[in-house]
Amino acid sequence: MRLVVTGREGQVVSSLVERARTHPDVEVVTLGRPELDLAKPETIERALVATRPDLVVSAAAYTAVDQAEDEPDLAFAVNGIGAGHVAAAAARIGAPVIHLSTDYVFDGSGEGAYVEEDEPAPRSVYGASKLAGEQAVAKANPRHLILRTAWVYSPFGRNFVKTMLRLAADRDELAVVADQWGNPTSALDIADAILHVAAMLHGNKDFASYGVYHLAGTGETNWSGFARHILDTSQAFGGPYARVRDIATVDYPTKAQRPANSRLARTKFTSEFGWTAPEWRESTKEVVRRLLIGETRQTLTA
Ligand SMILES: NC(=O)C1=CN([C@@H]2O[C@H](COP(=O)(O)OP(=O)(O)OC[C@H]3O[C@@H](n4cnc5c(N)ncnc54)[C@H](O)[C@@H]3O)[C@@H](O)[C@H]2O)C=CC1
Repeated sequence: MRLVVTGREGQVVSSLVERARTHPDVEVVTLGRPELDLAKPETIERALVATRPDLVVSAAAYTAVDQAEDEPDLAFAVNGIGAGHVAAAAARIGAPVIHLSTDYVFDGSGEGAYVEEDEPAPRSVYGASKLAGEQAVAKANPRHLILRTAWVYSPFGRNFVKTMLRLAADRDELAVVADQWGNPTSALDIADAILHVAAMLHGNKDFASYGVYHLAGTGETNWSGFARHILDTSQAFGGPYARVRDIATVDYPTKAQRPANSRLARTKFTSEFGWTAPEWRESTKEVVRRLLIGETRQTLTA
């Protein structure tokens, strides 16, 4: 099965490339700029047709949440219109599309974990642009799986785990917000889930489970709890450590508003596909270990 992924060096893209190495029947082709530029619709179909995918994974996105407040046109062009063109091109080729979306489509005012049927109400340009993408994908290709994920980290790219380890190398104490709740999710687990579903989808004309799903790490925490676990784990491995001081969102102003509660209920994905992500602490431990043993050490200082 040839799986074509949009993006070249993102967290999910890199994780898919790595995890697919243990699936001899899967070939992953990455497709990014300049051949495929989501901000340039004319590049999208041509690039996708040339790679002849069995399945398209739409993982590339404009992910700079705060910067998006200053660049709404670009964020919507990439995450909304661009994502729609990817799904449309897949439809023309006859391929299903697995599209990544975000917990930030919700406003965070809910009490429990969000289910797929809950009404989205994004509070940021990034969240709104990703919601536009979900709508465009669903309209362009009936054979779509929209996977909303959250709080993504990995040994690759930029993410919270790397930031905490980098800051802890220079400081004794880090102030981290304790009133935003969610599900830390390893991109390596996202890759495993995608490969699991891809195997169910491939060549199965009777596949009837298209739609929107929440896919996130098992368990929940807030950013400060996440930071503590990262740094305790790092200390146990002999890596950098800092104390974590709880602060409130109001004490850490950012351009984009973030949902206070963006916990995602994962039961639909589990019951439909028989796959559950590992507990977030376990997956975090593995990523911290990998970052500390140095295989990607140079990126910690980047
Ligand atoms: N990082 C996170 O915490 C979360 C991410 N997501 C979603 O998951 C997906 C994957 O996220 P990550 O791997 O963390 O993102 P990332 O920021 O690590 O990688 C994004 C990729 O998109 C590519 N890209 C950006 N603009 C492009 C353009 N105009 N044309 C072609 N490629 C372009 C980048 O080069 C990069 O390869 C995205 O759809 C994101 O919105 C959802 C929830 C949380």
